[in-house]
Amino acid sequence: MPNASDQSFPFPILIGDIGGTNARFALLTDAYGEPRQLEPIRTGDFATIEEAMQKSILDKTSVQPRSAILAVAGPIKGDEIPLTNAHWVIRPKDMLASLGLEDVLIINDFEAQALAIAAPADQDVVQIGGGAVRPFNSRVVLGPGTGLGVAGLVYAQHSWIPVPGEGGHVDLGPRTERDFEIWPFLEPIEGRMAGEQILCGRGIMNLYRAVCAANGEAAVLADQAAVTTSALSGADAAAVETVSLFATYLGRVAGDMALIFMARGGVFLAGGISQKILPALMKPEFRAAFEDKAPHSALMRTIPTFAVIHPMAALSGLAAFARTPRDFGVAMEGRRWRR
Ligand SMILES: Nc1ncnc2c1ncn2[C@@H]1O[C@H](COP(=O)(O)OP(=O)(O)OP(=O)(O)O)[C@@H](O)[C@H]1O
Repeated sequence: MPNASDQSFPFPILIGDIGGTNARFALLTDAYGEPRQLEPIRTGDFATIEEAMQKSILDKTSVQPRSAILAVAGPIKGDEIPLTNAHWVIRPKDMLASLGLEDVLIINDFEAQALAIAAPADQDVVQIGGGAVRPFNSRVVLGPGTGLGVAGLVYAQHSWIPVPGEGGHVDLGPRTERDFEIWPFLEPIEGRMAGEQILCGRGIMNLYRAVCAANGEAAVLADQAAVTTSALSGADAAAVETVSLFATYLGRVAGDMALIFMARGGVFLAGGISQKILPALMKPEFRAAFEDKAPHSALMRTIPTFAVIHPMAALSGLAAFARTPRDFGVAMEGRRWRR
């Protein structure tokens, strides 16, 4: 059993959320202060993460971090961690050697999102529909963004334990008559429809093209931002239906995840897209699909659903963990490097 000093990180701590497109950092100087947010950087602008951290953080502050806790989108195995959607390879041993750090922990990006939903501030979430949080019950976070991330958060032995997985890749099948009209036109992955084929940025386009094809119309909108913008303004009927179906399918998968984790502590929608289509998620479709889980609809009505509107939710989760690691059951074996 590790002792308390093994679990904590020496301050100042640099926390970072390294996405496929953007990397966001903040500095935490002690356990009580607010994290000082740094200017976000684009991963494409720097050849390596060490160069990005040196030039855009360390050269611009007099605070020398002693630890770094970074959340990355990609599998964490061994001493070389490639990012899923970017060219950087994270080499924690190089970071220790070249950036003057003593302690580096790398976790999964959706683990960080799960840490953020342990105790979100009221102003950081918006409730969609009814239900109420049951304290210390399991929670789930789903994030439609570049992909569809999913993680659970389970309370046990006085700590919140994030449970990252590949929940975005569950099967998604047709249920309504309209679904059966649209499904033949959806692009599958190796012959099957996974959640992530629809419930992410490129998935919006997949769904939009299928809706247009089912209607026998040309797909005229160029990208997912055009589809969601035209849907929210009501300017394009196929876009309106696309976003309505997106909300329905997200509700179905969110409901499935709630059932798997018995998430009476709440289901949270993170990811860039949830914030961008919030008015559509507040309409009846998302919540109706979430609750439509016979024989458990009565149970589902009691489970609250929220959109996370904190612009840097993963960083807030990392900050909570960095302050008091012992409140969280984050496995560090094979993911922590120390000098
Ligand atoms: N207005 C919009 N409507 C719908 N989708 C959008 C919109 N703007 C961006 N997207 C899509 O959202 C996805 C990016 O989501 P998100 O901002 O959550 O990024 P991410 O997965 O966290 O990765 P990163 O942090 O690297 O950006 C992309 O597929 C992008 O095309």
